[in-house]
Amino acid sequence: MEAKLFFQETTVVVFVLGGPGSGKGTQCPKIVEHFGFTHLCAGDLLQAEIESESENGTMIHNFKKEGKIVPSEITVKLLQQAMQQSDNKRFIIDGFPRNEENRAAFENIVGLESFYVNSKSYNLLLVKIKPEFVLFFDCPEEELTRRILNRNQGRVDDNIETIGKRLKVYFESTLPVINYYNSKGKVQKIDAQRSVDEVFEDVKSVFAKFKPVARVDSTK
Ligand SMILES: Nc1ncnc2c1ncn2[C@@H]1O[C@H](COP(=O)(O)OP(=O)(O)OP(=O)(O)O)[C@@H](O)[C@H]1O
Ligand SMILES: Nc1ccn([C@@H]2O[C@H](COP(=O)(O)O)[C@@H](O)[C@H]2O)c(=O)n1
Ligand SMILES: [Mg+2]
Repeated sequence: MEAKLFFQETTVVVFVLGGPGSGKGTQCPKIVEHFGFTHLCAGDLLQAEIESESENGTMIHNFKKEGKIVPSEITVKLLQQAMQQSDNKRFIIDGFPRNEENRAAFENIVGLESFYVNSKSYNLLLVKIKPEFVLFFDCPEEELTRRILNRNQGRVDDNIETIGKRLKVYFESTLPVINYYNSKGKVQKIDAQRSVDEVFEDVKSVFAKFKPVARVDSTK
């Protein structure tokens, strides 16, 4: 019998976690530029819902102001829509999963993947998307607070009262998720208390297995 060649397109997902102010939003655009990933920031997708005055906008705004985690069904739906609308197959998902509920909800997404048999395309394969790894920006609490108070981007949650609440949620709900992935050998921990460039040097090593995208030098 003739051997069949299977080629399955795989979706690569990397979760980017770390305390509020650890530098996720600073490093992710660099990963996009160097390694061709699409950056999906859960907090930004939720913020867009607030600004578009969608039916959940007010509720999301109140959760954000209190540093609370929005129900997973809302966040996962936004992430799923953004992934489906993208032509890319490589995603860095920033600020997600923030708690066990987020994690379980995402890991239950079943996606349709195309695959090929003898050059014919089929869209029948049901897959659950598992993160390739978790990029974890490790940074002490005092530095997180200092950075957020200096951020100056007009965020409703960048004030000393909400920062305390966000840090509590981070230690109580997000760290256990990081520990869960660590127990599975999936965490790439980066010392985030260094300069932006030094941190990115370590990030580059972690992403080394993904081919860097060709970059055009605009100065030439
Ligand atoms: N390595 C660094 N050294 C000093 N300042 C930094 C570093 N990385 C980021 N910052 C600054 O710290 C602030 C917070 O960074 P950033 O917005 O990237 O954090 P974040 O992890 O996305 O936070 P959040 O979870 O609140 O969205 C910004 O003002 C940013 O310019
Ligand atoms: N998975 C998530 C991510 C974010 N939120 C809410 O948005 C706030 C801001 O998030 P950043 O990642 O930009 O810091 C966050 O404090 C939560 O209120 C969420 O609910 N779930
Ligand atoms: Mg951010």
